[in-house]
Amino acid sequence: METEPSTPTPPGADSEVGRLRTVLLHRPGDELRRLTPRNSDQLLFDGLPWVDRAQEEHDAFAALLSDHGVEVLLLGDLLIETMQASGAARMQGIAAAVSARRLGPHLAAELAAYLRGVDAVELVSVLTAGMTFDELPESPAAARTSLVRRMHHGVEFAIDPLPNLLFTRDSSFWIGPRFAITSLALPARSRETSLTDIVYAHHPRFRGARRAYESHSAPVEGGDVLLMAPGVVAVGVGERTTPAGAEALAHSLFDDGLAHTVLAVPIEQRRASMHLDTVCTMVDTDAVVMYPAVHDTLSAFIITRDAGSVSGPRPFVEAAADAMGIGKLRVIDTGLDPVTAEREQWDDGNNTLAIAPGVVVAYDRNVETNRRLSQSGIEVLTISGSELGSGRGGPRCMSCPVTRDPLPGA
Ligand SMILES: NC(=O)NCCC[C@H](N)C(=O)O
Repeated sequence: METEPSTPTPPGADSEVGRLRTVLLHRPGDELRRLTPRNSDQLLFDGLPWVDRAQEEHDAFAALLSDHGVEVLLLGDLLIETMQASGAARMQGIAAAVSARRLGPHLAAELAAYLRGVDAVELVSVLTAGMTFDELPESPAAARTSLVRRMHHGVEFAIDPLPNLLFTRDSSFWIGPRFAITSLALPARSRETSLTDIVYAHHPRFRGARRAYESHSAPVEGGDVLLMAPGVVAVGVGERTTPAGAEALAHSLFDDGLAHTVLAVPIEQRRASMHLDTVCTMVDTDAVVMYPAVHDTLSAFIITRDAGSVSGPRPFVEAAADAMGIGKLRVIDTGLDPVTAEREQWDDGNNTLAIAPGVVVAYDRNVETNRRLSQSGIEVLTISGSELGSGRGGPRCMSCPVTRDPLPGA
């Protein structure tokens, strides 16, 4: 019997917790093999992951999501399909990766020409894992005449690797029916958005999808953006997202009718709390898990579309509950004692990914935090992140929800 092809649910998300239907992940690859003790700080890793094990952990994460009915898209696959389908995408990717500032005009032109001739798989490998000077295509003439080639050490990067692609949360996010390409703050990550941009612009799957936040000049990172409820967006402002970024995002969301209230939440400018989602994530329609050390101090400036003004700061939890139209935002705080809480915050205990209201994915190592969540009625599905966590990101950081069911009554 022939069955009608089912119409895929259109992409989009209006909350942190609506049932997750489709998610974008990046299976870590050779870009992680570029990390060394000398470059890991600059590349924003706190250790050198054992790559094969990191891939196994990531495969288990993807399998858990699939087993729970979530369609998993892998950025690497989408990039290859996009490059196969579109010459413009190839040109865009090459232009973003090959820097005449670093290589000089001659070597840059030569490398760009070489990359235009490689197949999509090879091109995506270079765009993600980068290329060292030793790996540049053979060119006896350039080897003789290029000062740039002669003076760079062979293990230096002609094209930088992007090990933080693993954290797909940060380089794009969906809000309502639209996607937003963010503006990443640090040089180690800034090229990532050229790749998400290419996928959304050229992959047939996203044909017709519209952009949010198009005039992105000031930094906004997806890890700072929490869709608290339909129309209510919290934006962390700290090490990454700047006040100018939060303001620009708020006005853009208002103009597009994608939000009525934006809560700008100051967070401490330090590595452990680089994004709002390192200290607070939503686990249910009315509940967050939060690092206890910020519980009493987290505040919010409130920007409202209708009032057209900025008010506050007020305690974040109260301001969020009011904006969401609920009496109280439940806070599950992770603290039994400050040392355990600090250790588990560092290991991304607060960085959960909700796959449905009250059902989250979390790292298994954060035993006390997970216990508190379970005691509060949250179903916790655990994954191992011993290697994945060395980049300082948990299940939320490693996932970009593409499609979530709207919340009932939204
Ligand atoms: N949303 C997140 O908190 N993402 C984690 C990003 C970790 C990455 N190594 C970074 O420093 O940007």
